[in-house]
Amino acid sequence: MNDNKISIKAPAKINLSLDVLGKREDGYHEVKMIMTTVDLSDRVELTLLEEDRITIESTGGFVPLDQRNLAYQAALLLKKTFGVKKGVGIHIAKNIPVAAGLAGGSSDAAAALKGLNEIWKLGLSLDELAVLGAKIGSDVSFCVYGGTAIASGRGEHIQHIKAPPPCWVLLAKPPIGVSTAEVYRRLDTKTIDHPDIDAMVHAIETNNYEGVCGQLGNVLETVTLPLYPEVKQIKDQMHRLGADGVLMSGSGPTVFGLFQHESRVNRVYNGLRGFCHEVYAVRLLGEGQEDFKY
Ligand SMILES: C[C@@](CO)(OP(=O)(O)O)[C@H](O)COP(=O)(O)OP(=O)(O)OC[C@H]1O[C@@H](n2ccc(N)nc2=O)[C@H](O)[C@@H]1O
Ligand SMILES: Nc1ncnc2c1ncn2[C@@H]1O[C@H](COP(=O)(O)OP(=O)(O)O)[C@@H](O)[C@H]1O
Repeated sequence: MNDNKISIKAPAKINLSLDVLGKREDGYHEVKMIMTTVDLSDRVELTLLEEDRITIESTGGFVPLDQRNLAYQAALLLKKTFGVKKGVGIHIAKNIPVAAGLAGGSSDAAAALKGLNEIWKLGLSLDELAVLGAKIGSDVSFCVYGGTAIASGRGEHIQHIKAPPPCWVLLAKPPIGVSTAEVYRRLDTKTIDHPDIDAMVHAIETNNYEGVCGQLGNVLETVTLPLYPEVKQIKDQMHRLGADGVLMSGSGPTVFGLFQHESRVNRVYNGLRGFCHEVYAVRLLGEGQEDFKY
């Protein structure tokens, strides 16, 4: 590695279980979720600049290239908090669909925190970076660690758990972007059926793949599915084609299916391609990234 340049892997997440316990005084919602990383990643390249400025560029469309970019915000936060006078050039090779419920922006921010910690020689621990990450967005703390975890609070309290049984994940994203804020705003917390998070944790801890598939649940589906019927159609189609378990990730609109057998994931991938333009067949990453550099 060149000391002036670093390349960090920024993987997407899915929510195997997502429950909302109520609305908080600060406007956020109290959540309990099981999150895990999948092998669909952006690559965040950081180049040390001697002058005091932040530049940002990205290969993907739909990504803001200014202060609204979450990786830019990560750099600004570290600069302000630690009085850093050097700068950085941020380049994001974008592979994760944007506004998809896969935390692409949060993962880019987490990658920027980890990479800048190195090139600006800040000496911060992952725990310290995760606390800083929560100031950028609720999902950033989880993304700092990756792996598999129970996230609570507004998403920033992270309890690591074992990786789920290894499997294939088929991600299908219809051509719509969903606003996370709007989905939370429309959620009726009084009438939802809560998923059994403890049962999901037990299934994961006991390596029970059928149990994991049987316990998938996401209360935000009660908002996004009626708003966007195409999401429900993709869910139904994945079930019909033979996924072992199917759920919407986060606030959507991406739907994921779980598969144990490669032959079946390939068949369903081909079946969905005619129906949905953006489909990805990936593996669960499961474990945290000890080595997150590219
Ligand atoms: C739904 C989830 C599930 O993992 O993911 P995505 O669908 O965004 O990937 C997260 O809770 C999203 O986290 P993130 O996208 O970081 O949200 P933030 O930027 O912090 O917040 C965006 C907006 O969502 C609402 N919000 C977010 C988190 C939370 N616990 N309660 C909320 O009410 C707030 O209105 C907030 O202004
Ligand atoms: N680096 C980034 N990559 C993607 N989106 C970003 C980024 N920085 C800011 N955003 C903004 O964050 C919002 C949410 O994007 P994203 O993190 O991809 O989705 P989600 O919150 O659904 O998981 C989008 O509206 C996008 O404009």
